[in-house]
Amino acid sequence: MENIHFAINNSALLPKSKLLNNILNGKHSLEPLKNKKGFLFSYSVLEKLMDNEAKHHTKTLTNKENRNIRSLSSGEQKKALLNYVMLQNPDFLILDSPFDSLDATSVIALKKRLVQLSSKINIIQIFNREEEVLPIITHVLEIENDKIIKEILIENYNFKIENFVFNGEIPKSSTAYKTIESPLISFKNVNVIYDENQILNNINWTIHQNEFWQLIGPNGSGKSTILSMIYGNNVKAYRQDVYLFGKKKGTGESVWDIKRKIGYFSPNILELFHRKQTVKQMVISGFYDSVGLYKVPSTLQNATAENWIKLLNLEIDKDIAIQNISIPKQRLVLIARAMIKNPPLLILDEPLINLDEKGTAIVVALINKIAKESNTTVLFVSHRIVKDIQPDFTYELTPTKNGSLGNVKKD
Ligand SMILES: Nc1ncnc2c1ncn2[C@@H]1O[C@H](COP(=O)(O)OP(=O)(O)OP(=O)(O)O)[C@@H](O)[C@H]1O
Repeated sequence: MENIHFAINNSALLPKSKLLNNILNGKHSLEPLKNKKGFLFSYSVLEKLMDNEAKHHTKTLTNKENRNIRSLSSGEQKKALLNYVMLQNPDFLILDSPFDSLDATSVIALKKRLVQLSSKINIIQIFNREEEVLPIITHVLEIENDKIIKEILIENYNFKIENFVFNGEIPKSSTAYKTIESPLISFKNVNVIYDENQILNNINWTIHQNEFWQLIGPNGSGKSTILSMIYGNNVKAYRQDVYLFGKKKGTGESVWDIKRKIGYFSPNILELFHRKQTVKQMVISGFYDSVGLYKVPSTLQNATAENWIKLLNLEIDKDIAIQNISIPKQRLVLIARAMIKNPPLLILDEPLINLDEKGTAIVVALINKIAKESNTTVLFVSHRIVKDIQPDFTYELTPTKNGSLGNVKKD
C-alpha cells in the first residue's frame, strides 16, 4: 500500500490527552495502522530514558559513546532517541513535536532521516507550526474531545492564525526596584572549558538597563551555559570577569540576592512542580520567587495579579488549575509570574518551544510589549530566528572548534 502519514495539530490535543496512548494501544479508527505496532518519539520518552540511564548507570541511548546523554546537545539526544526507537522495529511512529528545541541544521538532518524512514513505516506527526509539517504527510487528523473525528487531505487543510488583543498596558508593581546598578551584566573575556572541550571563547558582552536583547545560537553553542553563569550557580562564572548588577560574581552577593532581581521564565518550570495551583496563584507567586503560592498575598499584590489577568484576557481561567489550560495560556501566565514584581532583568529561556503559529504570535506580542512598556531589561533566548521579535540587539553565538565566538548585532 502507498504509505499514508498523518499529522495532528498540537493545539487540538487536550492538556491531559489520552489520544496518543490510545493510538499506541490500538484503540483508534485509523485503517492503515490496524494491528500494527507503534512507538512514541517524544521529549517525555527521552526524559524517561535519560533518567533510567542516570539511575541504573546504563547506556541505552549512547552505547557507542562514552559521554553522558545529558551533556549532549538537543540534536544529538534526538538522534540517539531515534536510533533507539528504530531498534524496536516499529510499524509506525508517533512523533510528538520532534523539532522542538532543535536549531535549523539539526531540523534539516532529522527531517531528512524521517522522510527516509517514511518509506518503511507509517508516521503520525504532532506539529506546532505549518513549516514543521513533514513533506510526506498525506492527511491531517481533526480531533474533538480527544477523539479523531475526520481525516482531512493535507491539501485541503487550513493552517490559519487569528489575532490576539491585549487588554491594557503592562501593570506597574509597587515593589519595583528604585535603583538599579549599571551595567546590569558584563562578561569580559570569559572562557568556558568542559572536559578539555572549549565551549565559550573570549565572550565580551555588556547589557544595560532598559535594553531588549536576543541571545541566539545553534544547539550546543553555549546559551544555557551563559544563562547558568547569570542566573544559576555555575562555578565556571567564578574566577572570571562576570559582573552582575555592578558586582563581580562570587564577591559578596549570594545567588539568592541575584535571583531576587531577575524574573526567570523557562517552559520546564511547570514540570518541576506537581501540586495543583490556579492561574491566579501562579501569577502572584512571582512576588515570592516561588513556583506556586504558599503565603497570603497582600491586597496590593492581589490587585497587581488581577491587572495581569485582565491584560492577558484570562479572567475566565483565573481559578482553573494551570495544568488544565492550553500551552500558550500557560506561557502567558508564567511570563506574567516572572514579570509581576517588575524585576530589573527578565530572562525568557526558549519561551516559544512547542507553540503553534497562533501561540507563537501571542507570546511574541507579549514579549515585545513588555520590552516597550516597562523599564525591565529583557533577555530573550532562542535556538532559532523568530521573525516578529523586535530586540534592540542580538548576541549571536557561532560555534568553532575552539568554542563559540560571540558577536553583537544591532537590530
Ligand atoms: N556539565 C557539562 N559537562 C560537560 N559538557 C557540558 C556540560 N554542560 C554543557 N556541556 C556541553 O557544552 C556545550 C554547550 O551546551 P549548552 O547546553 O550551553 O548549549 P545550548 O546552546 O544551550 O544548547 P541547546 O540549544 O541544545 O540547549 C554542549 O556541547 C554541551 O554538551
